[in-house]
Amino acid sequence: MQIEFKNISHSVKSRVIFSDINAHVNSGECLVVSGRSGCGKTLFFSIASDIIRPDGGEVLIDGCNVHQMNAQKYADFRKDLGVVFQLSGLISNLTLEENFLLPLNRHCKELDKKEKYNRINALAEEFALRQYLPQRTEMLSSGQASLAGLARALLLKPRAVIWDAPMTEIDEQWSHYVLKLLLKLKDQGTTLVLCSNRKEVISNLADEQLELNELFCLSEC
Ligand SMILES: Nc1ncnc2c1ncn2[C@@H]1O[C@H](COP(=O)(O)OP(=O)(O)OP(=O)(O)O)[C@@H](O)[C@H]1O
Repeated sequence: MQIEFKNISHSVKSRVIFSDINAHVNSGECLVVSGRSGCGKTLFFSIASDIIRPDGGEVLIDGCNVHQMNAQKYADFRKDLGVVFQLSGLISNLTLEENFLLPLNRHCKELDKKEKYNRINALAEEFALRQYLPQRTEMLSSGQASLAGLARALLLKPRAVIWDAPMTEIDEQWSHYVLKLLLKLKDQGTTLVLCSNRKEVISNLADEQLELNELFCLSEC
């Protein structure tokens, strides 16, 4: 999936956070969005994953403006996009299994029950979460919740993964594993957009980098 951010501008409560931002990332490449705390990385993540719409500019997916897609194309885009939130975004009063079933039931109606559970069990196994499947996700540690957030995004075999603050809550061993996994996903043609200042993320994964610091300073100073 090719993702292009064209002349993105956005303000929060009359304060300009972004003005005329341009960036793009191709299939199998990684865009790392970095910058000081409060400069707008999460806001950029929200725009990239179409959780909020920018005041100005366009997000183009394979050349097509997200906001001009017809219903079917938009549904395909949502299915192709794995979104991983900084604080996991799991629904705490559902079990982990129920959390994993939600995107599968919504986007993969063609899969039968057995195939859905095969995917769930394989990813739960991969991230050492299998024993937690029947438990409510409030039982997970923050590191486990982060891994579960990643697993949930990967369930749909997305063509692109957008992750806000990857590895923040994950221990060193798992970070190493996840880094290798992200490299493998890139090799398989998955597009990555990672909002992160972490050196190991930038040095190992970034093909394109967007530094938001200066823009923040321009609007603030
Ligand atoms: N809903 C909101 N209401 C008011 N201000 C907001 C809102 N969302 C974001 N902001 C402001 O927009 C700016 C960018 O916030 P954002 O969370 O994107 O920063 P960040 O770079 O992700 O920070 P961090 O690295 O600390 O997570 C901040 O100054 C924040 O106060």
